[in-house]
Amino acid sequence: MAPKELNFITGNKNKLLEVQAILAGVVDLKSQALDLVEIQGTIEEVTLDKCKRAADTVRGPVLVEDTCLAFNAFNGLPGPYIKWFMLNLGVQDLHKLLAGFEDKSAQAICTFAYCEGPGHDPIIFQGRTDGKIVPSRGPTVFGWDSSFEYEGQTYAEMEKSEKNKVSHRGKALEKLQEWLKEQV
Ligand SMILES: O=c1nc[nH]c2c1ncn2[C@H]1C[C@H](O)[C@@H](COP(=O)(O)OP(=O)(O)OP(=O)(O)O)O1
Ligand SMILES: [Mg+2]
Repeated sequence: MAPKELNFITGNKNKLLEVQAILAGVVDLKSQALDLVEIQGTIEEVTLDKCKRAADTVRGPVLVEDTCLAFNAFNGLPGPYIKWFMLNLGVQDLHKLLAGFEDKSAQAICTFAYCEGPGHDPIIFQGRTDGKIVPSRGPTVFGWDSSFEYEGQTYAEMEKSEKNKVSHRGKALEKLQEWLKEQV
């Protein structure tokens, strides 16, 4: 059975705005702001654990998402730890991490997990977008948007709707929507 509504658990306003825009008219979206503990591990381990914690906390069905920024020169790091780099380094200096490397390529990775409630196994929907890390260009409203260039434009320089069409989050939510259609 397709869930009638999704309860997206996130502490990040900007994520919520994008998810609301992408899923508008597709499914009813509720949201609760919780700052969940995030473990160390692979992208999937971090997201599955986050989903289980969220389901235990709200005692019901939940959707969560974890976003990674993976530098190819770093074999995928910072990956799920990008949040801590953003908090302590900031977007203006992010590109300097790659100063000693020719390869500036990176992947933005968005991993959603949906779980029916405590004790249920979460399902994962992942989207990836290839880009490159550049000195910040455009509004610095959302995380590392101004430092991630996709086909000549940083995410921050794009219209919101344009970003959502090509973004890691947009692609992951396409998979979620396909799954919802199959759950009749
Ligand atoms: O599309 C994006 N464009 C630019 N920056 C982004 C994007 N999506 C997440 N971000 C930032 C937020 C945080 O610094 C890190 C991910 O960490 P992440 O744990 O997934 O997010 P969070 O803790 O802010 O919210 P949540 O409560 O859903 O875990 O990358
Ligand atoms: Mg987080």
